[in-house]
Amino acid sequence: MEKLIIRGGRPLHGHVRVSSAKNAVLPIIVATLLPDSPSTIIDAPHLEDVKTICSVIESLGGNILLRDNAMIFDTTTVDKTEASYELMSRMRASFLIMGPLLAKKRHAKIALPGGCMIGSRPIDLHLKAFEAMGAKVTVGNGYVEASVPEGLKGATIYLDFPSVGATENILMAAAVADGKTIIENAAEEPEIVDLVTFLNSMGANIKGAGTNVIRVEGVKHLYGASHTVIPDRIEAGTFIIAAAMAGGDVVVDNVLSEHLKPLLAKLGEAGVKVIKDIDSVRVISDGHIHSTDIKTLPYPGFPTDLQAQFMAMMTIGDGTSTVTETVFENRFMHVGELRRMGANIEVEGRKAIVHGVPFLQGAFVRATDLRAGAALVLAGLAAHGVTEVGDLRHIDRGYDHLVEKLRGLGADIIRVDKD
Ligand SMILES: CC(=O)N[C@H]1[C@@H](OP(=O)(O)OP(=O)(O)OC[C@H]2O[C@@H](n3ccc(=O)[nH]c3=O)[C@H](O)[C@@H]2O)O[C@H](CO)[C@@H](O)[C@@H]1O
Ligand SMILES: C=C(OP(=O)(O)O)C(=O)O
Repeated sequence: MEKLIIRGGRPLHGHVRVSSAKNAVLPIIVATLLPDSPSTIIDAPHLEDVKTICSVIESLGGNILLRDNAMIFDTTTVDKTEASYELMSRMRASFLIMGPLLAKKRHAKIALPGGCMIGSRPIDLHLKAFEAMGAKVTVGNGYVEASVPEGLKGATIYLDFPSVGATENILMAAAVADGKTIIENAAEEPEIVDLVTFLNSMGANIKGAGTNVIRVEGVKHLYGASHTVIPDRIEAGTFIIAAAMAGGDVVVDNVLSEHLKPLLAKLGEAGVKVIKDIDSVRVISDGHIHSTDIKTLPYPGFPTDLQAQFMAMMTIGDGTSTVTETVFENRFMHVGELRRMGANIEVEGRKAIVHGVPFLQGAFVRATDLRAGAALVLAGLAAHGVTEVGDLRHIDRGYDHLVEKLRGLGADIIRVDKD
């Protein structure tokens, strides 16, 4: 078991480059199941989640070739339509293969992804949509099995909640379904837009991505294309908050600041100086933070994937702030760990009330999920003394070379074998 050892209290300086977005590259890799010829993804991030989704593609019979900074996906050899619990339990995004498999193979049998720390995360919206498109869906013995012998038909689908995953699954199914699909109350996240850019570059006919109504005119075939994935707005936000909390002068490169409007607005309220450039954001901070409230919402609201990191920053605010989580029902696992570092946080249902303390103290803490782990690293960078963060598998899912990038900014952080 490995851990991070962080000696806090060092301001951060210099440049850090953000990698391609985890939450965009995962559906895009899944979408390579759709075309009739190989596709190439340039500069995919080095993440455990990327390895997992590649294992899923290979388990279905696909081939992946690595050449310099390109990954070439040849899925013309895919001959299986079943995905095991072993693969599904590692990462929920694997469930996105259902749409492409139904569209291309007219059958899919996939282990239920299972609950996870941040909420129950059902898949009812995905399944209702496939049923509306003509699939027969059964759930039993821990598996979802769906088949559509006549092929998927376009449909009008209203999502009860603008689910990112359901929107992506439906888009991939609808791209090659027979007829027109309209997704109402669709998710508007930048990762949806990037997926649609890739699908359209392969020959799909999709309009409205980035709004809450997306129209898909099904086509018979898609052809492989090459794609460079958008920068990771959550990784960018994590570095921006790191600089704000630890203090210093940091330029975060490869950032699309229009994807980070809510965070940048809130940093302004928190008294942090943020200077936007074409594809970078500079953060100048003396480490003093004004307490300010946030409420997570689907895009373009404040992202739930930055809630834990923002809460870590509020623990050293100069007053009281409230952090309201509306997207997931159990995304406060980091509270207990932050308290171990001296944070003063009360939880009332979906609201955390954070009373700022003058400083955090280093402690041994565990990453309970991906962003909770990131929040603890940030807390450690700003804390007095030594912080040790365990359960790194969560952090490895979604941060590409985190330790090296933070060391490049002058942080005192190392990764060691626990023994
Ligand atoms: C790989 C990936 O892109 N993950 C992101 C994606 O997750 P994911 O796609 O799983 O998130 P969703 O947008 O689907 O989930 C949002 C809410 O909708 C609920 N829901 C979802 C589907 C469904 O069928 N029924 C249902 O009730 C969920 O339980 C949750 O409470 O969007 C989340 C919300 O921005 C982010 O936190 C995740 O980082
Ligand atoms: C919750 C996240 O990812 P996933 O949906 O893959 O669990 C995340 O990226 O913060």
